[in-house]
Amino acid sequence: MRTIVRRAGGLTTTTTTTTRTLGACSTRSVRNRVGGREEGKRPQWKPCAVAVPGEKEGSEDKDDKEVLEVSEGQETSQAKQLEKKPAPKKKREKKEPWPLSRYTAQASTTGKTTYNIIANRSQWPTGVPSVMGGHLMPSGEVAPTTVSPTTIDDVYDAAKTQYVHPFHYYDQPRLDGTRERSQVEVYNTKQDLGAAVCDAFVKRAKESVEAKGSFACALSGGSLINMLGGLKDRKQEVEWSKVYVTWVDERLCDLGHQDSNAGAAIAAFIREVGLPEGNHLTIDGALTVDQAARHYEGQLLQLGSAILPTTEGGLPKLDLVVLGMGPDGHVASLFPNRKELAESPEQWVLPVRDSPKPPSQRITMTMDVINASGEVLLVAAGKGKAEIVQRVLEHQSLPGALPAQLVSPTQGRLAWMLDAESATDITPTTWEDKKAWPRNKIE
Ligand SMILES: O=C1O[C@H](COP(=O)(O)O)[C@@H](O)[C@H](O)[C@H]1O
Repeated sequence: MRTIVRRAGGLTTTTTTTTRTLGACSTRSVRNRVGGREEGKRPQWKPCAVAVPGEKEGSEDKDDKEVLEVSEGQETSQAKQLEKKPAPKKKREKKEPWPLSRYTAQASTTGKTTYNIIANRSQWPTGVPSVMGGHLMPSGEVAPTTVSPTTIDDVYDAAKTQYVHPFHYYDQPRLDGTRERSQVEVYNTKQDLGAAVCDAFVKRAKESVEAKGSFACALSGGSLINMLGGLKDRKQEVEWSKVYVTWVDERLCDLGHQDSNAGAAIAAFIREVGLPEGNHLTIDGALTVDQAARHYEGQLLQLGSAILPTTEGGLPKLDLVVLGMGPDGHVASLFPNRKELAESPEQWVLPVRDSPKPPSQRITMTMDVINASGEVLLVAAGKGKAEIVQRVLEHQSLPGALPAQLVSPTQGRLAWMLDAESATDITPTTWEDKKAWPRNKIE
């Protein structure tokens, strides 16, 4: 901070120049004190400043403070220079392609690189910034943010230190420890990623069988099923008779239909590993979508508390949930800005009647069920996912706009598992930097 005090006649001018970098832009605060020497007049501050949100007056480091006192007629050229000199433009850090050269050692020894996600990634101290623009409503209308309530008092925390939004502004108890439990893992190739996903499945299955005598997991469909195909080579490592496979989401169709997630998984690995038929919970494609959702939930309940215990809040506690992510940021069949996301229903499984992605009729576990599980893997591979991976990991969206941002297991671990292609656009080196909100720490 630099302060120049000028005294000329009855006029005192104080110029304070503070340059702070906030995100990609610099903010300069300049104040002129007018009429400070005139008798009987109180000095007035005439602000011509850009406010720095959250900055306290005088909070700058004292060592950084430089005061030049300049009397009438003694203005130094240095003072002039200091006043006029524009703040030096900070060079923007150039994005490096993945994998970052500085991490080659880590990547070459283990084939993976691990970054932590910071815990409180989803909070703004003063609510959703107005610069975020419009909000796409479930109706398809775009509502300007100004019509959204700015303060969300019913969920504003007791200490009044942060906003807690129903979508992704979590309160502190919920965030405690998530940093340690939440990581991004990047694998060099899609094959490496697939192998790592299978490893994680096998590891978790063994642990659960040992701890509770069974392993209950929920899988996603789409491109993930091919990656899970590697499980057919892990037949001997898992007691498959103690494994229960359920679906995070499923399309309303018969098992033989090309859209069926369960059907694709049977062909990819379930038949081969010898999973007992009764241990695989499939949708009844002959029912209406509402009936199918209720029927599927009934099947989950029938597993009983030994296999599928429930939380205090009555949610099922799956041992593992493996999620894919669509290019729009959807997970399971929870699509952006849809009412299924907004609800926090008692039901574990919801019908989806008009999915934006075909087929239109589906069932899906709720976000609450996903977040009640013991561990969540969020898997994305390929160039086609690079943009959404970057948006979800490095940009805060409006509530509900990117469902993947809502994945935050209450107790369990969250691992983002990416291949180099899907991680192309992320810049973990900047996560250390507070300016690159919402990430601020790499370990
Ligand atoms: O429709 C669905 O899409 C997502 C993502 O699929 P992907 O093919 O883009 O990986 C999937 O996770 C979900 O289970 C599925 O029903």
